Amino acid sequence: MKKYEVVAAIIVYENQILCMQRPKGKYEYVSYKYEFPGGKVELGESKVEALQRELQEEMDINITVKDEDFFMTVDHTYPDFEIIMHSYICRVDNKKFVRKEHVDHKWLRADELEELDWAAADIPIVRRLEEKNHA
Ligand SMILES: Nc1nc2c([nH]c(=O)n2[C@H]2C[C@H](O)[C@@H](COP(=O)(O)OP(=O)(O)OP(=O)(O)O)O2)c(=O)[nH]1
Repeated sequence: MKKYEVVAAIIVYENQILCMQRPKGKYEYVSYKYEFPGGKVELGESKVEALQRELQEEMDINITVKDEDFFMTVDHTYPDFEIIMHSYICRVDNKKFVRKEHVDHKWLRADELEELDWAAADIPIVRRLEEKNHA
């Protein structure tokens, strides 16, 4: 089974988190699911480089991500492939971005995240964000 290394950004503006809805794709189990923006790490790239590239490509967001912004890693096996996904907290000072690939987006508080239909791999991240919010 193919295994991909994926990076994802938890974009935070004040007390809101950016949730992006994927378009229809090859696999129904990730089509139209909400996710944290990002994508696959390419050969020769570091994780933060990959995340900065993906945010630029899919949203025109120019952001510096640092290793210390790391939040958590999730390993998830879908029916056709496995992903190991590293998430990073990215605080932003405005809500500007261009939605180039996603079909919808929502800015939600941590306690509202579970209302959405997330990609299965994202559930542990959503749960931990929820928990931290109560801490
Ligand atoms: N970016 C991102 N991908 C996620 C999340 N959750 C999740 O299961 N994924 C999956 C969906 C994709 O299979 C993979 C990310 O790769 P991608 O978005 O670059 O891939 P893709 O298959 O849409 O596109 P591509 O390889 O054809 O360019 O990880 C998430 O929160 N963010």
